[in-house]
Amino acid sequence: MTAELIDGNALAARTRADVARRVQALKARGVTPGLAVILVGEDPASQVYVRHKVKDSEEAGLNSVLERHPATLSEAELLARIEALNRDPAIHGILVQLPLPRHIDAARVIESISPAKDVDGFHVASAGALMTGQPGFWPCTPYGCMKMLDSIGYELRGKHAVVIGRSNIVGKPMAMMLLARSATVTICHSATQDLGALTRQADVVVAAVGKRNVLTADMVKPGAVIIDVGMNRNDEGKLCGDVDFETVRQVAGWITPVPGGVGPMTRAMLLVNTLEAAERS
Ligand SMILES: NC(=O)C1=CN([C@@H]2O[C@H](COP(=O)(O)OP(=O)(O)OC[C@H]3O[C@@H](n4cnc5c(N)ncnc54)[C@H](OP(=O)(O)O)[C@@H]3O)[C@@H](O)[C@H]2O)C=CC1
Ligand SMILES: Nc1nc(=O)c2c([nH]1)NC[C@@H]1CN(c3ccc(C(=O)N[C@@H](CCC(=O)O)C(=O)O)cc3)C=[N+]21
Ligand SMILES: [Mg+2]
Repeated sequence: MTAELIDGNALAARTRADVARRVQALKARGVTPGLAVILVGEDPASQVYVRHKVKDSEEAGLNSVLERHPATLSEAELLARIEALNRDPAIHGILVQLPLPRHIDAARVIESISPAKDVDGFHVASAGALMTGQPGFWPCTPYGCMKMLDSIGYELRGKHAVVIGRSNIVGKPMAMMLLARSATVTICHSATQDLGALTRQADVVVAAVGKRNVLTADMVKPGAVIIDVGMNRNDEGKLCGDVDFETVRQVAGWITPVPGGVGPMTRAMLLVNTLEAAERS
């Protein structure tokens, strides 16, 4: 048996095309969705990511503004920039690329973004809305994972979903989204004992750790759905996920690749959130 691939590139392309159509409809009403992307410092990976985000949004017809600041930017200066963007009616979404330089308190910066413009879904108000089932922006990575599950028509109700990782931007919101669909959810982390005993019971595994080969074939129930959020480099410098893809695909029912899986969907959901921020404005 070989797992079916859940093609993130193809689903992201369809999602972007749908966003582009809705952007045209909004423009006809005189509103162009505007996204501000703030990059502080020169981290090479972050530079690649933000360039991707700006290119994606321009291709979908959004207006994106990239603000680059030196790593020496003070926290007060950054907060002042966000305050100005919060008031700018042409800007509907604000994304501050993480990680930030160590002298800046990332939590404070995120909480300074207006929840109405929090298209990353990282604000405590967004997290609270997700947890309580109220309207608000969902973090793009777990939101994209949900869209991947929907794309295969997967019924989560009553299924056991195991999320590996408990970060505020991936693991915890992922668990909340699965729970909202009436999956039974287990959240694992670095102190979890016998991870394999838990994942072997799982109908769905979401791996969001940041370490290669966290999930191997012996840890997977035959036919399970495997969503790989991890972004790592192997010894040859090639991008790879948290899942031992070649062996796990022999056991799983569905699996997302890296690259070409969750990453492109994360970027597509940022466009969806920004469009919806503009539609609500
Ligand atoms: N595809 C995409 O669009 C995105 C990909 N990523 C990638 O996803 C991965 C996770 O990101 P993020 O959530 O920010 O990472 P964090 O480093 O914030 O969190 C990692 C989590 O993994 C847990 N963990 C660490 N080691 C183990 C282990 N051996 N077994 C079980 N759990 C473990 C940690 O546990 P503890 O809490 O106990 O420390 C923590 O909860 C990274 O590779 C990142 O690059 C992230 C965002 C977007
Ligand atoms: N405020 C903020 N919001 C984020 O959403 C955010 C962030 N900061 N900091 C960094 C992480 C990481 N992240 C990725 C998104 C897409 C890909 C992606 O598109 N990956 C491609 C490959 C890209 C490549 O070739 O390098 C893929 O998996 O196919 C990767 C990583 C968003 N993040
Ligand atoms: Mg982190």
